Amino acid sequence: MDYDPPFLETYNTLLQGANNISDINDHKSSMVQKCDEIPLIDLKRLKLSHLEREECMKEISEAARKWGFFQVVNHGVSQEVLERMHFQQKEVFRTSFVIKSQENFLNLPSRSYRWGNSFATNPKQFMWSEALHMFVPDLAKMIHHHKSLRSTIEDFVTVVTPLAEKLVEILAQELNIKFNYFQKNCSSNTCYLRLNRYPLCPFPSKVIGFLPHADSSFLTIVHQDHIGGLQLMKHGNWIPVKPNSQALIVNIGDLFQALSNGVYKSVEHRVIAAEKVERFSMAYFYSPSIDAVIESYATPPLYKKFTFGEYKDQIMKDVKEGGDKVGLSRFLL
Ligand SMILES: C=C1C[C@]23C[C@@]1(O)CC[C@H]2[C@@]12CC[C@H](O)[C@@](C)(C(=O)O1)[C@H]2[C@@H]3C(=O)O
Ligand SMILES: O=C(O)CCC(=O)C(=O)O
Ligand SMILES: [Fe+2]
Repeated sequence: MDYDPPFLETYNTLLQGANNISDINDHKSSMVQKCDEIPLIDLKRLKLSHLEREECMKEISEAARKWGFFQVVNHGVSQEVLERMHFQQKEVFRTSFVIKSQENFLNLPSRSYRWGNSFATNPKQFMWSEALHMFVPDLAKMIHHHKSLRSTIEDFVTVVTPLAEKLVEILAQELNIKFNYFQKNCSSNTCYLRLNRYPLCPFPSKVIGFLPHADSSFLTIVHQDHIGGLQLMKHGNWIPVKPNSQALIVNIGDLFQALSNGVYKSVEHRVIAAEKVERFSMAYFYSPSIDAVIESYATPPLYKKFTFGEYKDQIMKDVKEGGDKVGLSRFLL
């Protein structure tokens, strides 16, 4: 069978004798714990009585401290927009690999389309997935005949940005961080959107869909389809995030962990590959401009002060050298 993208050809030598490669769950922090579930928070209470609003805000802040991950319903992003996004995403990934991997695919900057992990230094770092990683301002460059993809993404960005802002405002308020820090440094034009596709994988126990990682954002908002496969690390166990088509998944990113001096947790997560079903997800990364300074709100700080540009450069350097992101630990004091 031919795979699109051509993972097998590329990973071939390293995958030869897949039986000799250890399973993705063969290391100590590998138990999959099915009973624990991330909090599900109903945001409609933000518009109800003062008491209900306060209760909802507390739940958000507690989930960010304890889990770094939660799901929200009544979030204001309509099912119609989410369904259109999934439809458009399926369409764009259906484009032939030869076209997708062209430098100027969709007229986006080179390397916006990514597949697998071209920097993998060992089979554990392979990724059985492809992605379109877009910087929101670049959408304006998307060519005319992709008008429906572009306008759908724009519609999504228009509604998901205020949601991200609302959540960040609540999280900031709970720690007495001034919200105008975010107003000064972030807008939809400093954010990223990532569309992910996880094609059928012939050896799902040997390769990962998406490597364990933490996000390099303040906050990420994800919508996954009905398949499942996203897992987060908690107390040494992988906890699956149950698909819920009505819900959006929210997770704290590295930048909020640094800003909150470790109070809010940027938690490692991964996506396992599946043999019989393909899977789609989308992630909106609420991130600041490149020159924004990230500095702990409390003393003594756990991390050195850095700009988002410095953070991204360090990640790229680590990925190029070792096949994977090191992340916030690089900035520990
Ligand atoms: C192969 C990789 C892509 C990625 C860095 C990594 O080594 C594993 C994590 C990936 C991720 C996920 C969150 C963000 O989108 C991202 C920019 C990040 O910092 O880590 C991406 C990286 C990327 O796409 O370059
Ligand atoms: O596919 C998913 O559910 C999550 C993807 C993800 O973690 C990411 O794009 O950063
Ligand atoms: Fe992620």
